[in-house]
Amino acid sequence: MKKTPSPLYQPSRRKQNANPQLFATNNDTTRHNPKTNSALRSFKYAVKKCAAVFSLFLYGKRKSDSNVVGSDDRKNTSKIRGVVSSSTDLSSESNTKNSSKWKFSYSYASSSTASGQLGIGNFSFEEIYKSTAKFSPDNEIGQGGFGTVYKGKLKDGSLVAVKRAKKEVIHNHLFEFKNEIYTLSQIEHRNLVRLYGYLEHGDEKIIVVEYVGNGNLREHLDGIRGEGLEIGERLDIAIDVAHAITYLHMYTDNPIIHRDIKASNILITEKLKAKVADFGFARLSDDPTATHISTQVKGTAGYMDPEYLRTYQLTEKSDVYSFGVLLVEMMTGRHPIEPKRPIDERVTIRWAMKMLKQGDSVFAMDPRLRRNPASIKAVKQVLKLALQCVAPTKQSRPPMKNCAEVLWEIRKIFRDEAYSGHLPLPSHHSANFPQREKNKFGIEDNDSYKFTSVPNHFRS
Ligand SMILES: Nc1ncnc2c1ncn2[C@@H]1O[C@H](COP(=O)(O)OP(=O)(O)OP(=O)(O)O)[C@@H](O)[C@H]1O
Repeated sequence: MKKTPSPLYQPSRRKQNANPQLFATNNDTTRHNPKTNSALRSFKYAVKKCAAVFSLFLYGKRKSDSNVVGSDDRKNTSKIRGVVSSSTDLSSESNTKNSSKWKFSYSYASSSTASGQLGIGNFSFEEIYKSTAKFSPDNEIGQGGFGTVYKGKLKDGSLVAVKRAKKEVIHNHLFEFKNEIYTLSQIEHRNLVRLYGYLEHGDEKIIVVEYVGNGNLREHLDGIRGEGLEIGERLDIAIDVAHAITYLHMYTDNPIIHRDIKASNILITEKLKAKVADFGFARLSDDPTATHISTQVKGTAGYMDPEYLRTYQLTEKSDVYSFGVLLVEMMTGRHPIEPKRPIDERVTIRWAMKMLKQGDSVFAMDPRLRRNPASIKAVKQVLKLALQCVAPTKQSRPPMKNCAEVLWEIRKIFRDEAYSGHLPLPSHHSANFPQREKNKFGIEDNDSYKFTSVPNHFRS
């Protein structure tokens, strides 16, 4: 039996080193704060602003220093260049019971050489170059919007993922690149991909992150990875993702909106745990009382909140919308947009929600999933939750924390029912799992799971 984690994993709350201005432009961070601002908050905000200006000053100074070092000091040319490492640490009495003073500290990498770490990891270009066998195509594990991802093996044998920015796009994506680095460097959660280091070397901009070795969720849903995810495993993954997003929204002092929740950004471990990756589009809000951030529209087609597209106002509920799309994707197996389908099926959430409302949610169920009363019920309940997540307005969508709790309950009911029916819990790792046969649709099945009424449109 799988171990049951607590309903909401609550990682230790990290101190904030927030300095989003370092990576923000003036015109895309107009914040609105309808709530009352106490003098205390204004003061705190002002101190933060000063810290940001101070850090920008130091950053600029440091950059010019590193350029000089990079060109003059031959000894250091093999080292990492271009530091993006500055932070503020601000806490107040309102946050800590016993503290009676504002605590403010500023720190940045103190190396006088041209090294460029964020305080996490300490990689040289040579080390990374060697770890990927000179960026060998054999070690390539993925291609993203602004670069290639390689698998690297460090000297001590540990594995890392190396994200190497494409030279031709780095100029356009520099903001996202640094934003991703900055955001990742602050957060720590078992369902979020960890940042190990960042380096610049000449034109090269490289981030080194935790290697997650079992592909991404979309590959699993497409059946090109693993042995196919059963409903219990999909629920586990959905809960992991919900915990990760809840953490971003709630467990940091400044909410972080991911902005690009999608199946290819959910990486899967060997034990089928999910880790949310790719914070390139994430935007930090440095004012926890702000209700939204006005910003440029970014994200991936099919997952994007229509209200955000209309108003350009980004809130945590935009992630909730994308999460709803992801839930539908996980239950149906379909991509959010399937252009080759009949017209009424092209937008998967619309089609799935229509099926749900008609009482036909079983027909929307991924044909790869085994049918039994418990799994059919779980799919229906997840689709109901998804329906709330993709509500047209943000007020009607549940907070991420609630989504995690609802999913937790759905999983509990599923497990109870699966057991009470004496059905073995589906697990690809269980040695005791009964032999499955392929049914006439090429889907592995077992008598006890057999679904007799397969709709016509699954027969093709
Ligand atoms: N930390 C990692 N460990 C293992 N594989 C990874 C890791 N990060 C990314 N990958 C693989 O590389 C692929 C590309 O990742 P990347 O984040 O660069 O782009 P993307 O999110 O797929 O696309 P885009 O950046 O355009 O939104 C991922 O889909 C995944 O399969």
